This record gives sequence, C-alpha cells and structure tokens, in this order.
Amino acid sequence: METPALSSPTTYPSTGGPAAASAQPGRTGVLIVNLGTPDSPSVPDVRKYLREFLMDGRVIDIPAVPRFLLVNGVIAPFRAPKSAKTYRQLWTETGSPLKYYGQVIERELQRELGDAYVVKLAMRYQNPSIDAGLAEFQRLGLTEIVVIPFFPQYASATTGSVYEKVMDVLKTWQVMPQLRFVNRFLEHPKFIEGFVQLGRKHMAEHDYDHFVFSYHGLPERQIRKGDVTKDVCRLGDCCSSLHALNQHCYRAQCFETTRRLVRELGIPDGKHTTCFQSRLGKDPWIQPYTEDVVKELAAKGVKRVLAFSPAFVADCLETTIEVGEEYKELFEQNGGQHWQLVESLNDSSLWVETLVDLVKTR
Ligand SMILES: C=CC1=C(C)c2cc3[nH]c(cc4nc(cc5[nH]c(cc1n2)c(C)c5CCC(=O)O)C(CCC(=O)O)=C4C)c(C)c3C=C
Ligand SMILES: [Fe+2]
Ligand SMILES: [Fe+2]
Repeated sequence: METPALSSPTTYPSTGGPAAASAQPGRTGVLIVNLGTPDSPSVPDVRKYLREFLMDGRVIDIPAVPRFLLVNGVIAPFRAPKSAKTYRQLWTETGSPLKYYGQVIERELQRELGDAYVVKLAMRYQNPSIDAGLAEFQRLGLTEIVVIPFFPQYASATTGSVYEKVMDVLKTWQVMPQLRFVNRFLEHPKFIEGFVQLGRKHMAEHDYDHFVFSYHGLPERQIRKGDVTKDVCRLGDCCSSLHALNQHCYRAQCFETTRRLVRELGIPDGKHTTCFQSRLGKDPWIQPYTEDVVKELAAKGVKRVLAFSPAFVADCLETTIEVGEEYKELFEQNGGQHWQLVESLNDSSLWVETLVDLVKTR
C-alpha cells in the first residue's frame, strides 16, 4: 500500500501497538446512524430496546429517578408485550426493515464513495452500536469522521441524542478526530425528489382527493426547550415559515418539508394536511394529531388519501404499521375508501445520492 497523503496536520493513528498494523489514516470514516430497532421481535428483546431508548434523557426528558421509575415500572413491563406483537407484524425474512435498509445503504454508499471512505452503519439504540462503529474507525486509525444521523429534521430526541452519544465515546480517545455532524437535510433537493418520485408513482396509478404528511410527534415541552430565542415558539402559526429564529424547531422543519414536497408535486392548498403521530403518555405533544386528522378528513367526506411519512428514511414500525395499517383502518372505519402509504426512501438511488452529497459537501 502506498503511503497515504496527509489530509490534515493531525492525520495519525490514535493508538499505537497492534492497531498501528491495520491503521489506514487518510481515509474518512462515515458513520450513518438510524434510531434503532430490537434485535428480534421477542418480548425480552423489545423490552431491552425500549429500556435503552426511553432511558435516554433526551427522549423522556424528565429527571433520572422519575424516568427510571416510569420506564422500568410502567412502560417496559406493559408496553413491551404490546409492542412485540406489532414488531412481529413488521418483521420480514430479512428482519427489521429499518436495519435491513440501513445495511443495504451501508454497502451502496461504500460502493459509491470508494476506498477513500469507510462507511459504517450504527443504531442509536441496540445494534450495531455507535460504540462498535467508532471503535472500528479507531482501530483503523481514522482521524476524520462524518456523522450522518438519518433524521431529515433536527430534534434533540433524535439527532441531538446521536451527537451526545458520539461525543461521549470520542471524549475517551487520545486523538480527537476531525469531526463533522450533519444536522438535518430536509432542504436537500435529492431527498425531496426521492419522496416526490415515490409519490408520483402512486399518483399515476390512482386519483387522490387529499394528501396527508404525517411526521413523528414530540412533546410540546421539547419544542419550547429548543426555542433558542425563548420567545418565538408559540406552537401555532410560528411554524408556518422556517427562518433564522425558528430554524431549530422540529415542528417548523416538518411544515417546511411538506411545503417543499407539495410544491414539487403540484398539490394545491386545501388538499394537504401536515400532522404528527405516535404520542406517548399524557403530556401534550405537537399538533394536529394524525389520529384526529384522519377522523376529520373521513367525516368531511374525503374518500381517497395518499399518506407520506417524510420524517423517516426507511420503512419501520411508525410507517408500515402505524400509517400504513392502523390509520388506514381508522380511515376506513370512519367512511374513507382508499388509504395508501407512500413507502420510504429505503434503498432508492436518490437517497444514496443524497448521502454522497452530504458526505462530500462541507
Ligand atoms: C423522527 C424521528 C423520531 C422522533 C422525533 C421520535 C421521537 C420519539 N419516539 C418516542 C417513542 C417511541 N418511538 C418508537 C419507535 C420509533 N421512533 C422512531 C423515530 C422517532 N422517534 C422510529 C424510526 C421508530 C421505529 C423503530 C423500528 O424499530 O421500526 C417506539 C417503539 C415502538 C413502540 O413501542 O411504539 C417508541 C416507544 C418518544 C417518546 C419520542 C419523543 C421524545
Ligand atoms: Fe419514536
Ligand atoms: Fe415552532
């Protein structure tokens, strides 16, 4: 192997000894990180996943002791068997779609980027872990790392949590790498075009009278805490444009995502609704709730709905089961006739191209 060129003054292996034998400084590590999924749909594995996920102080943002009691005394024992049943519906012969598509993308992105990069898939919770991905970069002596959380819109509970975990690991390294985090990518034209192409395919097959854009919800409290001005966020019309003062607001970013998609798809005002799903617990979450929107649309006489889930880049429980099956059933029970989920970006070439750009654009 040729002696690699120095990409920066700090391009040296972080540890000596055995690692030095396989050190490949000069290559850039790309850590792609999705939320995570249980190792299997068994109750113990789902419980383990839920415990790790919900004990994260950025997800359930209450003090550690009440969080511990809530997660271990209520959520893990009672929710795990119910969630495991839903995970069994989701599971395919290749396992959890979230992980499966992550693995496909890991290979495709590696192929597209070539030998100058080392691509590793990690999950914020469970496996493959962020610790394992970063340990591999350390073993290879990589001193330049790009971290891409698979969340198009920034939220403290998702992107923020990935940052925190990565920094927790890196703080133990002797040589801190050059590091870049991708904060969000809802504005990326190829990300938007990816969903537009999937939507157009369905629109060519059927006529739809309404379009629903359902995003994962968040507790309102977390949106308020993220208002860096402490004065802009009203959790209402303040989210109807995205600008310098509210740019970190997850809700405002979701409305911006919808605006970009409907513009490209040519969907007129009045024919689309942005809403938020998956509320957990009794605290108010950001609104409108998808469940209410589904019932209201059916009550208004809407018959045919095409539903997008643009907070997710891979099919998962939240899209396939919740939007694709549960809201469909609710819509039909209330008089609707046809409800169709637009599948996620999964292994589409536009998604791979988006990632290549995110890695290479500084
Ligand atoms: C945009 C992405 C996500 C945000 C924001 C988010 C916030 C959030 N989630 C919970 C609780 C649960 N989420 C669950 C599943 C789940 N959540 C996301 C993404 C976001 N979550 C994904 C991709 C998935 C599916 C993973 C899969 O394996 O397919 C679950 C587990 C399922 C269940 O029991 O319903 C819980 C619980 C909270 C509390 C929260 C905000 C703070
Ligand atoms: Fe979630
Ligand atoms: Fe807002």
